Amino acid sequence: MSETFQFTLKATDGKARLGEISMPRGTIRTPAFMPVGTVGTVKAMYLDQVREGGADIILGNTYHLMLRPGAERVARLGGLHELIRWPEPILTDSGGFQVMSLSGLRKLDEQGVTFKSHVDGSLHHMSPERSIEIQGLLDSDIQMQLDECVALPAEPKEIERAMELSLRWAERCKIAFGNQPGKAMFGIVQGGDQPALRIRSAEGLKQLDLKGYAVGGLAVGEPQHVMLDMLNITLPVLPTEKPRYLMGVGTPDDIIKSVARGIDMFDCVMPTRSGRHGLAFTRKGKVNIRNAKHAEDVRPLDEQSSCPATRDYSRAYLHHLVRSNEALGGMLLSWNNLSYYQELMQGIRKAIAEGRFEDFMAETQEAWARGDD
Ligand SMILES: CNc1nc2c(CC[C@H]3O[C@H](OC)[C@H](OC)[C@@H](OC)[C@@H]3OC)c3nc(N)[nH]c(=O)c3cc2[nH]1
Repeated sequence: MSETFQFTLKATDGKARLGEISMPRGTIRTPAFMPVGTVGTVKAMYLDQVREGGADIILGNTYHLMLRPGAERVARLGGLHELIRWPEPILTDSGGFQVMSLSGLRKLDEQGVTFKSHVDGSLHHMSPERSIEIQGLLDSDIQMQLDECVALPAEPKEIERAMELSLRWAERCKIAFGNQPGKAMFGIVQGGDQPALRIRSAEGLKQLDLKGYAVGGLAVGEPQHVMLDMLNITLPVLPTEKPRYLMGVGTPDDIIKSVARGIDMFDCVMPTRSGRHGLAFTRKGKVNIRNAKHAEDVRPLDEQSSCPATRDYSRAYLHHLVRSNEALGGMLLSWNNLSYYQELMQGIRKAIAEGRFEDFMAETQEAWARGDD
């Protein structure tokens, strides 16, 4: 742990990086997968399981929490860590993305966004300053700038407008965040699928000398090769001594290919949301436990796993639970999936440390391709 936010690059293997972020509330081993804790809970999981499964940090969602229970109320209750009993680091998104995707967006202008709550229809205005204030009230350790993320495909002019606005908002967020040594405010690179705009966004954010940089505006409907191309363009512009966070990504295949290009941090609802819908991630690829072929299969998902959900329950039982829409089905598969994602991150970190990341990547992708027997 460290009294200030410290990123240490421990090893590299090609463009893949092994690192550590030390903060007052704990140390984050990178490359890191950050489980999504939307409204103060990693859905269907106890946070002890999330920690034991290998997570060093979880996410909180500014948009949801500001609407319910309310940022000032969370502050009165001692902050998010106290409320949810997670003393380690928490990263919160700024809310911009959720406003665009979840709420009745009423207005977006230089000042910020005005929207109607999807909870009770009440009207809210969120400026860059208010987003940072809310994240402060939540006592968030890593705070994201307010930005405008454009879904792809989009007109280059529209992508440019949103990217320039986000750059101006980044500066306002940096001023609003001020000097908080034990915390960090990350900028978010925008620019869609336009190389020149990506470079301009990354260069502009680099001038602000922030503690970390997210790559946003991806995993919003574009094919994987477009996402990877944008990483190839963006990452060389960003400072190597600062962490890079690819927002909303992704599948195990997305993650391993993005680590190969220099990403340090990931978040995605994939392991938890798909777990609740009966999809299991394993060393041998995906298993759709709803499929009738599992109805009398007494094998567990993976007898070699250290995760009880993966090792101790038959596919037949998991199949029954999911088909019966029993809560335990989603709980066990979420547990399995988060454990597999953390096992993958642990394998990635070990491979980079030993200088054999390329081999690890090939072996892992081959095992996924061979599939589950
Ligand atoms: C899926 N592709 C995806 N997700 C992007 C998120 C949201 C991440 C957000 O995605 C869920 O919110 C909806 C999660 O809650 C369910 C949030 O966790 C708390 C998570 O916050 C980091 C982006 N957020 C911002 N601020 N800017 C982005 O450009 C951006 C791009 C994304 N692509």
